[in-house]
Amino acid sequence: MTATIAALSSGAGKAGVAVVRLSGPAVGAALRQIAGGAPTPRMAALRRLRGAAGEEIDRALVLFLPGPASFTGEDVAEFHVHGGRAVIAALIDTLTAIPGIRLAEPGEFTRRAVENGKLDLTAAEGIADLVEAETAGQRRQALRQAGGALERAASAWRAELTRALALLEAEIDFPDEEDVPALFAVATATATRLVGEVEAALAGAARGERLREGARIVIAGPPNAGKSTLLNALARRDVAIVSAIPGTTRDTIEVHLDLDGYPATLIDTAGLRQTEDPVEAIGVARALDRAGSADLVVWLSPADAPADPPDLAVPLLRVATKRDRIDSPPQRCDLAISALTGAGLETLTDRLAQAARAALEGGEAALVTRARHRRELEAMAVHLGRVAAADAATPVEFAAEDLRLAVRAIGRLTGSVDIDEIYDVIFRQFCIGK
Ligand SMILES: Nc1nc2c(ncn2[C@@H]2O[C@H](COP(=O)(O)OP(=O)(O)OP(=O)(O)O)[C@@H](O)[C@H]2O)c(=O)[nH]1
Ligand SMILES: [K+]
Ligand SMILES: [Mg+2]
Repeated sequence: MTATIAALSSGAGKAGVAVVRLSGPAVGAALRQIAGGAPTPRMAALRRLRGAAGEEIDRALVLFLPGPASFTGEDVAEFHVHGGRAVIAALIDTLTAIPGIRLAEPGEFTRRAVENGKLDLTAAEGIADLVEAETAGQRRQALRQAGGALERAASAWRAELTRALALLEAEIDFPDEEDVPALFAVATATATRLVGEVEAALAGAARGERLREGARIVIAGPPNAGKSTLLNALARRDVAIVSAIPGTTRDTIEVHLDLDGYPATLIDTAGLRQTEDPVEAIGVARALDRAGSADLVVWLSPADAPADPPDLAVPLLRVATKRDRIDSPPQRCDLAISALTGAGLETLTDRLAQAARAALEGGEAALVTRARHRRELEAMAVHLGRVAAADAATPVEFAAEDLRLAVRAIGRLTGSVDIDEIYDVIFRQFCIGK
């Protein structure tokens, strides 16, 4: 029999209210044992919860959501208890002592929802992203995904491909030489159109994936330029060590920023110079590596000792810092700041927000938000491309096989091809209680 699973679904730690969720066939029995019976479905009821020895655990709001009209598709109960550690521990211990009830694994509630057809895999990923979302843009993107944006596109593609495939299979089973060209024309026309749609979805993939992860902005420059001082000023806390000794920073140091609703990772790096110190040399190599894959490099050099950046194939903003040290206007820069006095920092923040927007705009509307989606759609495009290019010399069986493989790629995307490995990889990234 399916196990009934229990977990704390709200955040860990003390809170006013904590929500413990229970899903599976033993929900009714559990409600009888600890809450004096199941409340009216979908109505909140105030109940005394009792432990195994009959002692009171807490007074709680209890919800009974009978399947299949529940999040998981199974019978579900929710206990809204006072959010103290001892209350939560007592309730979870009592629940898991009931036969057939165990602790949920990470992501197991959502996994059951997918397995019971309540959500497809891409919508489940949207829910995970919604929990992780740190900025308004990420929240909107996750909500679209959780609402089934990619799921709807995928199921429309699947329906069309299945129709084209059925025509070709009829031709294989009941060959009639005269029909072949007409059926082939339908299949190639469908494939051609869908390749276009899939490629349009893939075109937005970079932005979609980037919005989930945030724009990468790297601060680079000569040693002692004031890079770490700037990172601390923008982060508004002491993240990196600052000192008058050149070569202070070795490892890259990252902070997350919300730039006008666009998420960004700001990365401080080791000062660029030739060095005999092997550890510092590793830091310099890392700095160049990060700078090379950034959405924007802030090239920082002191106003009183301007330095030129190395050749980089990424957008660059030249910033002169330590503006407080010179009287004349700084040379060879796009803007000047002083991390010490705060002068120019607002303008710099605006420029960073512009860069993040340029890198991420459109990511909200992107259908593809993960490398996993991109891989499956790329596979689909390859197979459809072959069908689109088929001609009279192409055996019908070959075209049919490519259509079948394209449908399979959609199945892996949406989770309708039941592949445990895929499920394991995806749901392990969820938190417990989700
Ligand atoms: N006058 C002035 N001094 C600054 C300013 N920004 C940083 N400094 C000083 O410059 C020195 C070096 O600052 P850091 O932030 O450690 O420089 P860095 O570029 O991170 O140095 P490395 O990590 O060693 O490459 C420190 O003594 C800072 O106090 C500024 O805007 N004005
Ligand atoms: K330094
Ligand atoms: Mg530093």
